[in-house]
Amino acid sequence: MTTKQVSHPKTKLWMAAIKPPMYSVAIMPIWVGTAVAFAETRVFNLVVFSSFVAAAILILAWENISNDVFDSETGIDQNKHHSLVNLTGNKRLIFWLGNLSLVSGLLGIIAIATWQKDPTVIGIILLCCGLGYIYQGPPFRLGYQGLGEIICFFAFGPLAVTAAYYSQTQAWSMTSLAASVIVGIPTTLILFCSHFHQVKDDIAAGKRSPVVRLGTAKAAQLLYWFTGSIYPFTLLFVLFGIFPKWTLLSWLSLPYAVKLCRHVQQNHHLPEKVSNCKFIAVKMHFWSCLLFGLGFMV
Ligand SMILES: C/C(=C\COP(=O)(O)OP(=O)(O)O)CCC[C@H](C)CCC[C@H](C)CCCC(C)C
Ligand SMILES: O=C(O)C1=CC(=O)c2ccccc2C1=O
Repeated sequence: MTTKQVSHPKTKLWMAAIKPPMYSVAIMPIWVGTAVAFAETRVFNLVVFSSFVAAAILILAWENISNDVFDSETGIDQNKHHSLVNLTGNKRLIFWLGNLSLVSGLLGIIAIATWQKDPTVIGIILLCCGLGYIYQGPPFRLGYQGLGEIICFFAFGPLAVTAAYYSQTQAWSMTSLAASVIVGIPTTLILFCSHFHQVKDDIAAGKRSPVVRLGTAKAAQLLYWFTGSIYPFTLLFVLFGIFPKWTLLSWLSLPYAVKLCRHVQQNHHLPEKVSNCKFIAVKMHFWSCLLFGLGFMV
């Protein structure tokens, strides 16, 4: 009984530190870029797709692991019990674990470029990693200036989707670029949502996230507009004949979008209650991107 009571919170903390659901965020741009490539060229290379997905997960793991390392240096994670550094008490180990993850991920990307005899994909992904570093690493820490959401949009949207498209086709596509907007927006909303419950700690550490800058009430309103934008954008691209009509399947994720906006509207000022909103955003992102990609495949 006692063992259970003691071990349960520890397991929970580790799960919160590892954040398994978050990794769908790495998979979806690869899925959508590959789906657009299939729709346009009927090419689908399963080995390239699987290698890219594995590499993207490892690169995102590096981003998250090193986030805990860099944040331990600014003091912003003092109250974050599920920080990997706080959990292990070994910053060096976590730092090298992150680097190992990055190198393994990049090896996957190098393998794809070698099969293609073309370094373009490496270039695009190195750019993503560079953006990931300047978001949180010294001396840049652009996330602390409130620029994380812009970085996030370009890394997970245009860059990652284009890289996935290119990995299948060795070509560029305007449709893939348009599709990347539909992936980039919900990914960015996850990051935006992750800041609602952290306002106090962020202000104390000098981090001016968009939610700190706007205040939680205005940020909750902005969330409505951005969440709501994905669906009419998709419709517009379908009407212009850029996306196939089946991409409207992504509208089935609307209940999550409504749940997210309502939850944040009601609880934006209550850190304990609003803290789970990023996971509602992850669900909305997962279903909207999965169905959106499927719309290109059918
Ligand atoms: C680590 C990230 C967010 C956590 O930020 P924060 O410090 O506010 O959170 P905590 O409160 O939990 O400490 C994600 C940040 C994403 C970043 C803006 C861009 C990352 C770029 C990636 C390396 C791109 C990978 C793309 C992949 C599909 C190949
Ligand atoms: O821990 C987080 O808050 C996030 C982790 C993460 O990997 C990610 C990726 C893309 C957008 C947002 C986020 C997070 O918010």
